[in-house]
Amino acid sequence: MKKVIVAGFKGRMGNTASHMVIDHKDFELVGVFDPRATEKTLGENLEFKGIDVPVYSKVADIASSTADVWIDFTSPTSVYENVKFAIENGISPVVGTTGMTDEQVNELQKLAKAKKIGGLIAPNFGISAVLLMQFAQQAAKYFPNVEIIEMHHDNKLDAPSGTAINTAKLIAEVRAPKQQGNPQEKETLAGARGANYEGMHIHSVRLPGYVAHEQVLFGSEGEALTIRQDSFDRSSFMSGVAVAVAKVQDYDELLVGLEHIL
Ligand SMILES: NC(=O)C1=CN([C@@H]2O[C@H](COP(=O)(O)OP(=O)(O)OC[C@H]3O[C@@H](n4cnc5c(N)ncnc54)[C@H](OP(=O)(O)O)[C@@H]3O)[C@@H](O)[C@H]2O)C=CC1
Ligand SMILES: O=C(O)C1=N[C@H](C(=O)O)C[C@H](O)C1
Repeated sequence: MKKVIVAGFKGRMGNTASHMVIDHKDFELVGVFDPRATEKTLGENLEFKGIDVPVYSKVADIASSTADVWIDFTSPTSVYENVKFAIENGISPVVGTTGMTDEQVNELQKLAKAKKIGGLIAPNFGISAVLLMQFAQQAAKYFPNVEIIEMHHDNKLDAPSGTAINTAKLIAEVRAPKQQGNPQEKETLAGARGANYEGMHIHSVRLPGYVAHEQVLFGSEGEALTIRQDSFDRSSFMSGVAVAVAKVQDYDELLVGLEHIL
């Protein structure tokens, strides 16, 4: 049995992940954490009736022996400290939270290596998104002109999405930096061309009703290719999270990308 703690359990993803852990035959939910929690046990919430695991509202109250795995779906401003805490306390992090800087990820990787703790940061736990990123990387070898459009619900804090940034990074591995569009182009309204990652433009859409969606558009002489993925429901991320929880302790480093453990 993997003993699991869920950070951010009051949020959209943390709630879904808590249910997944409770329902999984090989996992045991041993605690949940969220700074705005006021209850003592999870079972005080009607939807978790009978699940009397402790609720933590301060990270310092979580003992190092509590859990094997720390699932983190929190916020861009808290994820670094949370994951650092988990690694320092011998708990393997499975991190879905986006918005960390490259420097923060590097530091956590160093720490995990020093402590020989296995962990995973996955910008996206959905298989459709993992495949989209791989297909896009493959296509970019032949179509170096590319723009990314990511579309999310309007409560999302970070832009561009972690998936869009990761897509751009994977494409940049196979594509020389390239300025796209007319060299003389001028934005008459600031931001019209979106963010710019090594010449690739990334556009972020935020709309109610959306969950998580991404399109990668390739254009060439007389032809175009569009790759698209849609996550219509947060349950779509859960099989990826479950694989990560099951396997993460087999490693002794902090990996980035679900594809590394599939
Ligand atoms: N990798 C993937 O496949 C996916 C990743 N995500 C990412 O997961 C993250 C969470 O998304 P979502 O669930 O929609 O966001 P929510 O805002 O719904 O949930 C985040 C929760 O974390 C809480 N929180 C804030 N600070 C801390 C902290 N220090 N410790 C523990 N909990 C904390 C928030 O509380 P409060 O509201 O009071 O701040 C909130 O309850 C985002 O970064 C999102 O991009 C989302 C979907 C899939
Ligand atoms: O905030 C979200 O919802 C999502 N965040 C992740 C991201 O930033 O890429 C993954 C997915 O797109 C959903």
